[in-house]
Amino acid sequence: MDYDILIVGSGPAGQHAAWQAARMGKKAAIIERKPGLGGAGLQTGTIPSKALREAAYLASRTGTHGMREAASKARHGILAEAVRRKDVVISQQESVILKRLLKSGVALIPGEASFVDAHTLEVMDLHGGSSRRLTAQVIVLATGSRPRRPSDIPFDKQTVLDSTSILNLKRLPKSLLVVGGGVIACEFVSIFAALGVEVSIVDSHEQLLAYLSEDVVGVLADSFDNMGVELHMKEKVVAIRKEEGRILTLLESGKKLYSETVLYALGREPNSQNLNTAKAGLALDQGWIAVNEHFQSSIPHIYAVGDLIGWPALASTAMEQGRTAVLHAFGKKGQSMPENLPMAIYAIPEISWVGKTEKQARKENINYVVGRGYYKESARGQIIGDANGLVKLIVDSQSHKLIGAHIVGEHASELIHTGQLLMHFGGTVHDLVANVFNYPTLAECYKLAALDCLAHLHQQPH
Ligand SMILES: Cc1cc2nc3c(=O)[nH]c(=O)nc-3n(C[C@H](O)[C@H](O)[C@H](O)COP(=O)(O)OP(=O)(O)OC[C@H]3O[C@@H](n4cnc5c(N)ncnc54)[C@H](O)[C@@H]3O)c2cc1C
Ligand SMILES: NC(=O)c1ccc[n+]([C@@H]2O[C@H](COP(=O)([O-])OP(=O)(O)OC[C@H]3O[C@@H](n4cnc5c(N)ncnc54)[C@H](O)[C@@H]3O)[C@@H](O)[C@H]2O)c1
Repeated sequence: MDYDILIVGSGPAGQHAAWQAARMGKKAAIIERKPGLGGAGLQTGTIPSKALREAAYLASRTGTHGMREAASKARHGILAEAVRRKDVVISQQESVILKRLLKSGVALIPGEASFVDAHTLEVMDLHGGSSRRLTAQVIVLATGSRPRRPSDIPFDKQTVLDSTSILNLKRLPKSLLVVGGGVIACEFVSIFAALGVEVSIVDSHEQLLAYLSEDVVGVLADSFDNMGVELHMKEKVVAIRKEEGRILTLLESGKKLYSETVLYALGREPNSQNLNTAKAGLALDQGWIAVNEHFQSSIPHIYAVGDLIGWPALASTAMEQGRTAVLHAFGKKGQSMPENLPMAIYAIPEISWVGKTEKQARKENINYVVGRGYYKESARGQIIGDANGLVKLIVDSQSHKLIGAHIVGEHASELIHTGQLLMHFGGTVHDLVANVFNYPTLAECYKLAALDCLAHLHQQPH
């Protein structure tokens, strides 16, 4: 065999699989078809969108009405600066990843991989046209996903956009209509509304981010309202057409919406079409690869990780899946993914959560109480001027253990890890009350929420 392990794809899943294999002393290589390393995680998804969000957020904090009142020249300048900063972050992060992989001894092989048989990959050089065959004891598929682009939507990278092409806009449009009320939609609505673009959303659900609770999403909806975002809820898009320099979005209800640009953000599709999985005896499930809890496919030495296996389809979980798969492949059998995965939506404001929602707790017949700690009650919340932030805890009434934490407000994505670790170690609401938090901090809201939980627990019949 040429390698102990061949990994297809250099996104977060592939990188962390390769790094783990190298740390175990294995001869490892990553095959990547794109010129840049890092996949959607670094090049077209997570990092560029977060870098743009940061720039837009900072810009929106200047003046009472943020960027909406700024002259259009200033706003275009801010987009140019935001895009420049995003590109700098990508190249810096790419060099960190490259150094880490090369220092660990991971080989980087350019080209597109496809199966010849269950242990052999053909690697096609997409520029030169030449190819070579490589064999390995273990193969990890980490080829990720791409935006879902139905054929009847006239995508053109300039006016009808997906989450990749919107990152490369050269000038700010006057208006943007976002189709979808999911994560990508809420993040880009935040970015463009903060930059002063007239933004509207169409979503088929009654509420944005329909799986989250109303009180948490309500804070986001208020922020969107303040930024002038127009919501078209419980509406379905039936057609998108280009019409004389503008885009017409036609809704099932008969409404016609016109905008300069449209972002279509209705989910993603797996990158499996060129892998030739049938040659390895591997069946696809609508393009996705089914795996067991160790990330093994139906062929035991072929693993699949990251977006290619579907939910939760996050860079954060992809990294750990890559690591866990490699540990299993080389004999460390006790590894599994943690039960409670933190989630974060980098909207303005951020939303982050871990564990159960109230809806899930009710479905599982768990008796629970809810406690809330508001940012405005903490000195730090006042100092940073976030009056709407909220830490919401869900606590099991019998065991007093934390079963869910939901945060909306500044730094929610960082703050959530306190709740996550408490849940991991089976901690109770009393652990939060009995601990000292730095002062002034937003983390104190955990203690405020925990005290609120205690008050509700005391009110419950024994
Ligand atoms: C706009 C946006 C924002 C996001 N924000 C976040 C966030 O804030 N936090 C978060 O955790 N997640 C976020 N995500 C999700 C995250 O980007 C993905 O979950 C993550 O990148 C998946 O990692 P992966 O390694 O599975 O695949 P990818 O990152 O997609 O990488 C796959 C790689 O495989 C390569 N490849 C594919 N086929 C082949 C082949 N046959 N041969 C060789 N190479 C191949 C591709 O070129 C690509 O480089 C976001 C996604 C998007 C689109
Ligand atoms: N902060 C983050 O972690 C982050 C940010 C952006 C993207 N992502 C990842 O990217 C993925 C894709 O994001 P997204 O916003 O496109 O997906 P999403 O699943 O969050 O939202 C998509 C929305 O479109 C609807 N939808 C999906 N497929 C549809 C279809 N065929 N027809 C009609 N409606 C449909 C869904 O009901 C949902 O409301 C996410 O699942 C997530 O894993 C993560």
